[in-house]
Amino acid sequence: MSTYLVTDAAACGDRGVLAVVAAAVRGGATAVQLREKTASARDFYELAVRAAEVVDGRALLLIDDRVDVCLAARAAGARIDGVHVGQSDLPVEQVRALVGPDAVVGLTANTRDHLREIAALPSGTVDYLGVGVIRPTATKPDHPEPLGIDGFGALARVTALPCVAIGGITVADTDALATVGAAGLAVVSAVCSAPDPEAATRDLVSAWEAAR
Ligand SMILES: Cc1ncc(COP(=O)(O)OP(=O)(O)O)c(N)n1
Ligand SMILES: Cc1nc(C(=O)O)sc1CCOP(=O)(O)O
Ligand SMILES: [Mg+2]
Repeated sequence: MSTYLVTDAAACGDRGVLAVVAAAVRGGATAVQLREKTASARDFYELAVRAAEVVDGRALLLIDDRVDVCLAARAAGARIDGVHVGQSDLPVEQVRALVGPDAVVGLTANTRDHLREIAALPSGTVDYLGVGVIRPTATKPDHPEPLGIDGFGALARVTALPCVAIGGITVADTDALATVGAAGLAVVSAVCSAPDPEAATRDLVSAWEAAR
């Protein structure tokens, strides 16, 4: 989870999502989440199958929101490691029941109430939390109130689950987020909008390794 790419087709531009995923994995990304908010089920499924070929087990490969896409791609033999869901997506206990005990399940949490609810779930329901936004970001126009680095740290301290920071993060945030307990950094623009996504990922990986 330490260097976690979340894709955005618009930010990837003409290069396409798969080229950016390939570059990020070459650069050392440890996790990739395919996030497609407007794709049809069929297009998302086909992207997932092709991304699994590109990633080829070198990073975790997760699907945002769409448990059906995750299950369908897995049923076709694609190596999809799991799903990331938010507070308005399917209930995470049902998600766990659908994907099975071996899949990775991530959940968004950004308030103490979320953490209280998560603490009450059966053990093994959730593998990690996505916690943000750290600062405002145009990538997610409906983002919640920014937490800042200290707000992130305050939440990360009161849960036993690994917390991945997300939202407006750049490589310059690595030290501070590692210091307050981040298990990793999730980025969209810092990699998808970079002129060289492989180099941008490598910079994040190096900064993380230096910080921890
Ligand atoms: C790693 C990570 N953290 C948080 C999110 C946000 O998920 P969600 O709240 O479901 O919002 P959308 O991404 O679906 O708009 C995430 N995708 N990944
Ligand atoms: C997909 C997503 N989820 C967020 C959350 O806080 O839950 S912020 C976000 C987008 C992050 O994009 P960027 O790295 O370009 O700021
Ligand atoms: Mg979601």
